[in-house]
Amino acid sequence: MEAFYTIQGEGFYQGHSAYFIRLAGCDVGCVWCDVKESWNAEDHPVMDVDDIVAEAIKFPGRLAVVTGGEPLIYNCGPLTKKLKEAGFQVNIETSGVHPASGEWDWVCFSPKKFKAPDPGIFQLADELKVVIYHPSDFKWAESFVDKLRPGTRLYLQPEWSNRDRILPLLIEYVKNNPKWRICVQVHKYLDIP
Ligand SMILES: C[S@@+](CC[C@H](N)C(=O)[O-])C[C@H]1O[C@@H](n2cnc3c(N)ncnc32)[C@H](O)[C@@H]1O
Ligand SMILES: Nc1nc2[nH]cc(C(=O)O)c2c(=O)[nH]1
Ligand code: SF4
Ligand SMILES: [Mg+2]
Repeated sequence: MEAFYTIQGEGFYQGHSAYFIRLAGCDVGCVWCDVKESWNAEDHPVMDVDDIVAEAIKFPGRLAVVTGGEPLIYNCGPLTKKLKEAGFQVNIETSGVHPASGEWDWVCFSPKKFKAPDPGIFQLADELKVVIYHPSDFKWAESFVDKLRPGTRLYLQPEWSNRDRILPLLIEYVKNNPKWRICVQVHKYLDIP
């Protein structure tokens, strides 16, 4: 759908320069999704992996973040292979609803109430990032923790359009449950892509 060089605004690599590759198409349908224009793959051109990598290497950073849409609707093997050959660390943002493909250096797993994850993602995730939209989402977030590998980073992210309502709850929750960290989408505060 698009690719752009920016600052990773979320999760463990927040603040790090990164080349984002956004693959179009998603079958999860989150009501609060901030990139709904990505959902229909047919709205966007098919692109060649070599051309994507050729664009990426024009920028000085060597961290690539593959996102979407839901990137794992595709076989990501060829894309991750070429990115790694070009010297990139390759991270993914995924809902985990489809079995994983590709070779990833860092997996951000962001589960969704709208569609259950494929259990294979639990052993691949390096970070769990749960979007908090409703107070009941805290309990739902906790339900994933024991399924993950020890040491998986745990983030709670306020749903952006409700951040004024959610943030006070989130701050209290993390003060009382210190294994979690707050993650705000810093790129939106910075007004960058
Ligand atoms: C747009 S999604 C694309 C990748 C993948 N489909 C997924 O959901 O993880 C990228 C990240 O943005 C988060 N996100 C999407 N809409 C959001 C919103 N309105 N507020 C906060 N986070 C949001 C998702 O949970 C995910 O962690
Ligand atoms: N700057 C920036 N950081 C991000 N981290 C995850 C994003 C995504 O949409 O997957 C994203 C995004 O869209 N922009
Ligand atoms: S899974 Fe990701 S891209 Fe798909 S609707 Fe949900 S937030 Fe949007
Ligand atoms: Mg985004």
